Amino acid sequence: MAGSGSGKQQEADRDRVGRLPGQPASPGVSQFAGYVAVNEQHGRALFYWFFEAQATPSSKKPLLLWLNGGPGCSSIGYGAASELGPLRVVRQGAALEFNQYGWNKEANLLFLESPVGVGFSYTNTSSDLTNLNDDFVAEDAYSFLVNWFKRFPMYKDNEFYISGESYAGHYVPQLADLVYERNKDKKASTYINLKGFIVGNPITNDYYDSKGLAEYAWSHAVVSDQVYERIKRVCNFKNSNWTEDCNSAMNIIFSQYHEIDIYNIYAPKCLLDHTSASSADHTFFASDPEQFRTRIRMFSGYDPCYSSYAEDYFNKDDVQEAFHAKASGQPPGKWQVCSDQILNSYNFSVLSVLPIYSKLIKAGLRVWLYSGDADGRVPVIGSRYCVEALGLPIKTDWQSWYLDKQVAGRLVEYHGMTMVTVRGAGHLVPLNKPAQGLLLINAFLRARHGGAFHDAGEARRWWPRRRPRPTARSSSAEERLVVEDAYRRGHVRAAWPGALSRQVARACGEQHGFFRAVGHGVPPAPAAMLDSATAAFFALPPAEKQRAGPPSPLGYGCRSIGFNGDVGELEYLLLHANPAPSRTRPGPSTPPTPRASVYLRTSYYMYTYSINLFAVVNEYIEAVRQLACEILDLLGEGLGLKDTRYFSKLITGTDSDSLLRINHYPPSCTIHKLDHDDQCKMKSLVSTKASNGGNQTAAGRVGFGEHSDPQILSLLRANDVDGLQVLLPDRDGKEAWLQVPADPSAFFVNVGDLLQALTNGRLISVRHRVIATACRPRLSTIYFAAPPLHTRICPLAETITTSNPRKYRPFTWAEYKTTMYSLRLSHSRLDLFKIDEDNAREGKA
Ligand SMILES: C=C1C[C@]23C[C@@]1(O)CC[C@H]2[C@@]12CC[C@H](O)[C@@](C)(C(=O)O1)[C@H]2[C@@H]3C(=O)O
Ligand SMILES: O=C(O)CCC(=O)C(=O)O
Ligand SMILES: [Fe+2]
Repeated sequence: MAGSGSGKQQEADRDRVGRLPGQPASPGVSQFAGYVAVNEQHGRALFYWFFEAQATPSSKKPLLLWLNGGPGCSSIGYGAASELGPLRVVRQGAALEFNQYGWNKEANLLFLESPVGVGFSYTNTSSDLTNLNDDFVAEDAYSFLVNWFKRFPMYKDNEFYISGESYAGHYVPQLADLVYERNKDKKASTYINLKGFIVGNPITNDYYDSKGLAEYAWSHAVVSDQVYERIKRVCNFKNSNWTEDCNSAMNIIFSQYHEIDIYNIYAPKCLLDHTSASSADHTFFASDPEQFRTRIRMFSGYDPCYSSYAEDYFNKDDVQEAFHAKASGQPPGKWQVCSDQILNSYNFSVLSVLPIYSKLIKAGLRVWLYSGDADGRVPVIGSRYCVEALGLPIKTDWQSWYLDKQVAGRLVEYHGMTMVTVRGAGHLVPLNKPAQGLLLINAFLRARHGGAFHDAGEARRWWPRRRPRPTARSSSAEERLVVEDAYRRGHVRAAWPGALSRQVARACGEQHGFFRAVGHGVPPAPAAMLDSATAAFFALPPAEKQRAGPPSPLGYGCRSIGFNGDVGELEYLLLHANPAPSRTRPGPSTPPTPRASVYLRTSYYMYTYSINLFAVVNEYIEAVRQLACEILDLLGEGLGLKDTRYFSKLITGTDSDSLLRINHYPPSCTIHKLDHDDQCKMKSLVSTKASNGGNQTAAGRVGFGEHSDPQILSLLRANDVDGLQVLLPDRDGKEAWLQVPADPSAFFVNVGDLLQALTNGRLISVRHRVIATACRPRLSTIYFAAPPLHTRICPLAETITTSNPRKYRPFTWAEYKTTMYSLRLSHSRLDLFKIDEDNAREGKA
């Protein structure tokens, strides 16, 4: 694309690189290389190597900048020629080979040798080399980008991402921040279309990274318990200057890494003669403690073994010629893959880039961190501490991702960023696990499409396809809600006004009282915060949880639900969910007592364990209640009620009897079963065989026995662990249990007994159950929307017709509740309120 002819492109064309010495004749690679001035006065210029995306049209693909760390290491020597570029140096530097996992498959790929003094990048002002620090690097990289886009204006509108590894864990967010700040000055000429950044095994925060390094060495059997104990005793990593005691204790770790490759602890140690490599001897035993300290802190990442071929290759005359590396007019010195001079003179002044993460996450940039889990230098443990320190609510729990049906690593999605591990990869993920690396970068780049979490066409699985994020609450329910009729399991989007209400009514009626709502508009943060708090609650020691029980019926419950004969084992919290009394309403506002009583019984130890459950419950309840009201109004409309808000008004009073239930189903596979038995002192009948999903009873199983919900409407949200089943007629009209696939981003909405009665059976209170057979816990939160206790429940006139005569006698919710508590969970209790057909006809008359 860059060579397609317009006048503007001539400049770019001057940088076009034909076939490099030793490059295979095919496949063709569209590449450019050259210098971009960053400071005319000082004579500073940075060198780049650019590959157009292989996929056509490249113009549509994002532009990805890659930076290596060190400081002092070359993105051309490492990133391009050893890791993720399409051409890698092989055969002692004699040739290039095509890398089928090159990241330019999906992105236009820009490698930058930064800062000056690295690789071919140079300065004519020698003092620059001693003034290098993170700010300097970011400023020069920014100037580079502005000028590079002038040379390649055809990429200005492409989505732009910044990536890198190791010490680039500092460079990448800092450059992103600078771009973000400079973009505020909306000058079209310098605006950079930055969308996000991704970093691999990144140096992020000195404290967490050092703590992680020590813990990793101990937990991976690199050092003894005694050494680790000593490190814990003498090292305070919060202090950026390590004491001599700490230095010598840490020294023991580093000395072990003379034998074990710190960058990939399970890989064979590289035995190549390092003499040709500049940073060959990263000895940790320097006599000057300050220098020693500097070395350890700064030596951030590269073993010359990986890249000595690159030194052989890029020092060849014909290569430098073809590469436009001689264009500066001055003969470049020896090209080094890493410059010790830069490493030693670099001014390390920033201890943590986490504040930049917080800022840019808030600004809406896409932020990902990945980590090869076999790296001992910037280990996954430290990165986990860093990410946790950001305090972001979890969106999707720790789970596996896959390549060719094998676990390729783990991932956890937070609201604001994603962390991915790469199983068995070391510090240089794209080198160690090329296929996984490519899949990972594709997932990152495609995350914008919502359906990003699947592989790009190569029939490999990334992770479960997810639904688009809920859109803002301000849009109408018609636009937001997608109602899925569980029976057909197809998506139906409401296409015209009124369609949604009909659809909701159909789903709750003919299609059996149940649907899945996506794009529901409940903001993710309160839900995520509630989930974290409840997970923390269930993780408390049993005795502590018991203090909120036994359930009466509110509070904490553990072991079998219901009476003998009812089935299902779980632990749960049942809380009142009255709408908060309006602050503006005159008169005294009495706090809802049932909720307060649970609060009093739980507050002390929740406080002790810093579990602020009740602070997050209210916000969540408000949001779900609003959704419940919207759905009830749609139902009112769909059923053609005169007062379309009749149902929602029943649940909005401060005396509404609504509940919030949080169920925790322990893992039910053998390995975890005993824990749970112990926790609840259950006389367990748990079978460890998987459910056949058929008509078997769930007796003694971890789960929740068959029942219908007694209230008006239930809104259920659960984690990604399956288990919920609904009883629906199959194609032959026989009833069968249908497994409802887990979807943490959706609400499962079902009609309760009261709504069935109010609509004279037009809407159906679906029978459902949970059979949990997974090795991971299922966590579900259900909002049961109910009216005040005294509410009279009577089929509404609009729902009674000659063909559907009155079916239920009037009753109050209090009356219904009393009956229900005297009955088993599985009882079809609404039948007790049925009237016989003769009376029904009279009732209609
Ligand atoms: C065995 C019982 C538990 C239950 C009250 C009941 O007597 C029968 C209905 C059960 C149920 C099912 C849906 C909700 O989870 C619940 C809170 C409700 O309103 O009815 C529970 C009741 C409970 O756990 O208290
Ligand atoms: O926990 C679940 O997924 C469903 C539980 C349920 O049906 C209930 O609590 O009423
Ligand atoms: Fe239920």
